[in-house]
This record gives sequence, C-alpha cells and structure tokens, in this order.
Amino acid sequence: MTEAVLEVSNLSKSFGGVDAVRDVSFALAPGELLAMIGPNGAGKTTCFNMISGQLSPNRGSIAFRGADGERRELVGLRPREIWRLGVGRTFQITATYPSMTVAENVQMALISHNRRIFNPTRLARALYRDRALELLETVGMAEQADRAASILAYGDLKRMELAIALANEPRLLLMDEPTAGMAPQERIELMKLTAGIVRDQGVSVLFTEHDVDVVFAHSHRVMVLARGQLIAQGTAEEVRADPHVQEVYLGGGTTFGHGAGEAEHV
Ligand SMILES: Nc1ncnc2c1ncn2[C@@H]1O[C@H](COP(=O)(O)OP(=O)(O)OP(=O)(O)O)[C@@H](O)[C@H]1O
Repeated sequence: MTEAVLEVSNLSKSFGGVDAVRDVSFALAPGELLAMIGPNGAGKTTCFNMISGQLSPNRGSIAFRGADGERRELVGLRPREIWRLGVGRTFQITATYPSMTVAENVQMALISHNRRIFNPTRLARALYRDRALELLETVGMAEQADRAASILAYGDLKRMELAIALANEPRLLLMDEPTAGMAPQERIELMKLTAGIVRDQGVSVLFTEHDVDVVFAHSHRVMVLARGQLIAQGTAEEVRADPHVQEVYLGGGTTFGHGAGEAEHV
C-alpha cells in the first residue's frame, strides 16, 4: 500500500471519567475520501479536535506525512503548526470576512499561507487574485468572485470556505459535517465537488456526516464510532451489512436508507 498520509494509533481521550474516544486506530491513504460516522456523542468531534490540535489526547499517536514526505507526530503540536504542515479543516472554524468580496476572502487565505504581512485595504485586492480565481473556479464560484461574502447563499458560503481551505494546499482536509444545513440537492453537489477535488488533486479527506446516504454514496471507506470506540470500518457495503453497525443505528431509531430517502440518526 502507498504510504499513509495519516496514521492514528490508540487515540484516547476522556473527560472526567467519560471515555469520549477509546483506542481508536486507523490510517488514511493519499487521495482517499474517508467518512467517520456514529451516533451523537460517539466521539467524532473529539477525534477531529485531537487531529487538528485543539485537544490533547490522553494517549495515542497521530502521525502525518506532509508534502515533503516526512512523517511527523502531531500530538503536542499547536493547531497553527498542524495547519502549516498541511492539515486543513473546514466548516466549523473557518474565519470569513463578510465585508470583503469572495475573491478577497480567498486572497486573505493565500496571503496567510504565504506568510505575507498584509494590508487588507490595499494589498489584499491585488495580491494572489489570479490564484484566488483559480481556486474559485475549482469550487464552481468564479462568477461570484466579486460579490460580497455577506450576501452569499448558504451553499455558496460553504463552497467559498472550501476554496479558503484549499488555499493552504492541504494534504489532508478535515471536514466536519460539510453538508449540515444544506438542502438535499446542495449536499449531493458539495460531495461531488469534494470527491472531484480528491480525485484531481490527490488531497485526502476525512469527514464526519450525519446523512448516511451522503456517506454511502460518496466515500471510499467508512468508519463507524460508537461510544468512543471504532466498531467497524470498510467499504460502504461492508459497513452497511455489519450487524453491529445496524444494531447501533437501529438502537438509535434509524435505518439505513436503501433508496428510501434520507436516513439521519437521532
Ligand atoms: N469538552 C468536553 N467536556 C466534557 N465532555 C465532553 C467534552 N467534549 C465532548 N465530551 C463528551 O465526549 C463524548 C463524545 O463527544 P463528541 O462531541 O466527540 O461526539 P460526536 O460524535 O462528535 O457527537 P455529535 O454527532 O453530537 O457531534 C460525549 O459523551 C460528550 O458529552
């Protein structure tokens, strides 16, 4: 197998006696779209927060292979250092500037990535505009480049945030519920777009998602967390057929959608 971009081993975190994440181990290959699903409180956000450096694990290791091919331990690094190494995170913590245009928002991210000292009023308009337009083209937003970010529709805002994340040239993109709050058609479009970026740019994506139909339709592999533990991982078919997974979801009052519309757990 090609060398993994991310190797998580025995990752554990407890909060006052509650095991939020317990001995979670998995690997992510280059260009892989890997979903992490599980009922509310399963530990998904806690896992993401440990990978991106917002939380320190009690135990375990998170090894990341950056663009230079070097394998580095992320545990102990600060979020900013992890981001600089090439781990992007979208949707929960993206800072956008509503008073700026869409293109300027992406330019700000490019400036930050390239560590320029910026003067937002003058330089941001000129610097990296071409690259910003390319990124906006990638996410299907070129025509909206000069609109104010504040007036974007929700789905477009999400796409702009994706362009901002890509400005950092991540090798790994962590996406927390990317389609939350979107209409079904918008969800499909955003996931198709993400799958295309994974395919064309070789970025690896780890995402959480409540809509299991979206997960099964678009991910290469699926992991299922329940009460902090990884109870299954495999292809969509394997995971869907796993009795333990069915039990966890059925226990939560949910059945997987077999073309019967959306299935969301409670
Ligand atoms: N900062 C915290 N302090 C105390 N307990 C926490 C904290 N963060 C998470 N937990 C607990 O850890 C467990 C896992 O929570 P986590 O948010 O990681 O789950 P999740 O799978 O992301 O859930 P959701 O789908 O609702 O976002 C839960 O029992 C939660 O109450």
